[in-house]
Amino acid sequence: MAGVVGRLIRCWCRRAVAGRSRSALPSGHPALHPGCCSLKVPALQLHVSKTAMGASQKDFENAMNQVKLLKEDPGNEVKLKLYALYKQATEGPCNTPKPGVFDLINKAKWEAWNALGSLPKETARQNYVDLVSGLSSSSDSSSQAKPEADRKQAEYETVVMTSEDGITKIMLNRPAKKNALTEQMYQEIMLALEAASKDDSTITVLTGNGDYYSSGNDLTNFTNIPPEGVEAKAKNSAILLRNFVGSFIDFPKPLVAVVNGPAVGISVTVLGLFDLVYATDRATFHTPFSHLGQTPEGCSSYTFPKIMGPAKAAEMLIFGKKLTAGEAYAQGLVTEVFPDSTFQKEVWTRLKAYSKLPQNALRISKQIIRSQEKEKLHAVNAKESSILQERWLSSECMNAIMNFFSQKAKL
Ligand SMILES: CCCCCCCCCCC/C=C/C(=O)SCCNC(=O)CCNC(=O)[C@H](O)C(C)(C)COP(=O)(O)OP(=O)(O)OC[C@H]1O[C@@H](n2cnc3c(N)ncnc32)[C@H](O)[C@@H]1OP(=O)(O)O
Repeated sequence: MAGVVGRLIRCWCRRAVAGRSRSALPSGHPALHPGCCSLKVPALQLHVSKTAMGASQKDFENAMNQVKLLKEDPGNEVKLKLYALYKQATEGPCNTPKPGVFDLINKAKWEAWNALGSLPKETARQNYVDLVSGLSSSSDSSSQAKPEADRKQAEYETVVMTSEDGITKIMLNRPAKKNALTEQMYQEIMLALEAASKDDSTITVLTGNGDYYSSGNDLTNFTNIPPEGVEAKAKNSAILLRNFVGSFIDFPKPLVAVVNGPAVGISVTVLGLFDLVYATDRATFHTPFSHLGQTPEGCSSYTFPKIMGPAKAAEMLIFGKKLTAGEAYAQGLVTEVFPDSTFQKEVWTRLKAYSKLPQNALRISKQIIRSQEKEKLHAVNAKESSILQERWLSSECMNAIMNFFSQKAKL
């Protein structure tokens, strides 16, 4: 732990240090989906179709609709190819600047498209149509093979994603570290949310493994400073934060937090973007931003005053008051509190009943409620992220982080 403190001191006192940059994600990172990524972008070897004159626009549009009807997840590489071919067919060769190193999702999208080089639009269109027709025929033949309950979800390293009974569950899976959120975990939660938004489940649940829901941002995130220096780190982290919170703002299905224990920081603030928050009576809700030299995020600077009134919001977000589950319920942040002994049983019985409700009615009802403020929420998210980008460079923030690790070092 002392090494961490040393690294922090070196990094933040000199403000630009060639730190040991941890590869953000291991190679072979799982779970691609139309918009997402792995660090290893597969070589997109495409044949030039026999009828290189290209499919008609009608065929192309039909193929696009066909993709939405696929019963089987075609797998990561195929979805990335579909994304790249679609862009090439509609916009031609890649014409946008390469995203930053931490913006993994947009970087993989960019690389897949860029890999197509100057492939003509007509050829890209034909390849898209060919690819989809191949998928459709194989999907029809194999989809009966897997009953829904057995369908495995994508493999992640820091979260466990399962789907059955109409519910997709995303479980934070770093119990030894109180489910503290590493940069990889932020990315994997975004990937999982994207996959959940497109699967055939009705409801999506976020919960924690172990005795904590989540202890918020993993403070070691402050230690792996890339060669580009601390300002670049803060800039990329602000992008990561904005994308992460944006995934919750835009999530289209009913989103439920099953708060299985204490929750800290960002795991508390994004609760204002959930549709239901069920908590065990063991849970606590703590947002120690000022103690950490930081400021509110997760749109809480807007949602919390709306939910609980400005005074109670200030007590939490400015002064860091930790709430019990009962207090969080009384202040409107939590929908219902359950005795810990019956929490899981009661909550899952309830959610299974909800998941039998008409899927589209649930989704459209959520949309009506949330769409009225979506633009405002994205603006708040952008503001909070840019303010935090500055705060992370402040001595107040660095001293607070060093104190955390120094205390650990003493143990
Ligand atoms: C340049 C910036 C980079 C940021 C990149 C991401 C961008 C998004 C940022 C979003 C902004 C979010 C802000 C927040 O979430 S602020 C809140 C941050 N969280 C905390 O401050 C909590 C810190 N942890 C604690 O106070 C205690 O651990 C806790 C009260 C949670 C539990 O205490 P307890 O004594 O019960 O257990 P331990 O402390 O022994 O914990 C067990 C081990 O887990 C490690 N741990 C726990 N929480 C964290 C954490 N948040 N970060 C890192 N490590 C954590 C703890 O150190 C123990 O590890 P060891 O067993 O190895 O000692």
